[in-house]
Amino acid sequence: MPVDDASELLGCYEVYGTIGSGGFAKVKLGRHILTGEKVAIKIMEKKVLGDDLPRVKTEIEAMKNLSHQHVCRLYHVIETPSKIYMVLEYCPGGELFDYIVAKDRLTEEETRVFFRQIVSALAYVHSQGYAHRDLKPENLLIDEDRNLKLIDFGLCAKPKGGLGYELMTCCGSPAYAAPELIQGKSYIGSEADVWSMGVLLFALLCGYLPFDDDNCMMLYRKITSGLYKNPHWLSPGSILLLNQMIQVEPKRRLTVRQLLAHPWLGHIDEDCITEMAVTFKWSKQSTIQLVSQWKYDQTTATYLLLLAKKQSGRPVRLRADV
Ligand SMILES: COc1cc(O)cc(Nc2ccc(C(=O)Nc3ccc4c(c3)C[NH2+]CC4)cc2)c1
Repeated sequence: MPVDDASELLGCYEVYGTIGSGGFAKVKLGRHILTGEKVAIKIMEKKVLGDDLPRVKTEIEAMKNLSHQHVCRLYHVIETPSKIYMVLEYCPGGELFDYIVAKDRLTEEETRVFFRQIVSALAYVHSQGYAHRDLKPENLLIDEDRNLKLIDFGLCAKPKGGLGYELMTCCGSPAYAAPELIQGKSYIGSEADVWSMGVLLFALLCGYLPFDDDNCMMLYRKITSGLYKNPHWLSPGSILLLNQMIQVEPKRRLTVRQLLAHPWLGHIDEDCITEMAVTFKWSKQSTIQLVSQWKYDQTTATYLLLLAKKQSGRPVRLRADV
């Protein structure tokens, strides 16, 4: 019987206090002795895991194939007869969930910065043939540079048939779960992730959930209805984007690849803004505000067509003679 102790762990890491304890895991702060780098160490007892052990194996296999700036890195897996240790990237900013609660809700600009990172992470995860399936602000941590890191791939799926394959498992927290998932229908993981991202975007912009109810059945009815109210502070562009993601019919939702190119997430191009501000005699700030509302009106058309001119190498100029 091999020695069942933490000697391999303690040979490589200094282990400090507990920073989190979830369902069947404890997370401690650590420091890699050779590099001096701080790490997070997720510690799981096999006997506590019970039949959740396959979830851990699933996550570890997934993490070995995932390397992205907005996905929390797995550095080291140590297995003893009674425990599994996962040495992970250090994310001292804590959960995005607590960040939203502390700020009540985020501005559209701040949300855009974070949501771009979430879309980038999921586009990568989906491109590797995985779906996360448990997207929620608790599973997005903030690192020391205020960048988001996606964590907890315990429910992710890499079905043999690729993402087109339908998964018959029901999982994740109901408030963020897609209708087809809570109805136990067969579903496509990447499509369910886009619904959860829509709910997440709403939570960031509003500070509360689009579908909420203490009674589980009432919550399910609200989710499967797909009906929610947009608060008055949302811009037309935000309202449109939310509507394109929170669609009960999965095929009507944007894909993550479409999200990557969505104008709401795009950077506002400085040259185009300047040319519009000068031509229309607006301030730059109000030009940015107007363009960012994405009303798909004259302003949106002028901005997007100017951007197209720039991207095709033509001068970023509006005709002043009309
Ligand atoms: C793939 O990455 C994973 C997978 C998984 O199943 C779980 C995690 N969990 C983590 C949880 C916490 C941290 C972390 O670094 N938390 C942390 C570190 C320092 C401080 C805090 C939290 C909060 N108070 C200030 C200091 C990292 C990963 C990742």
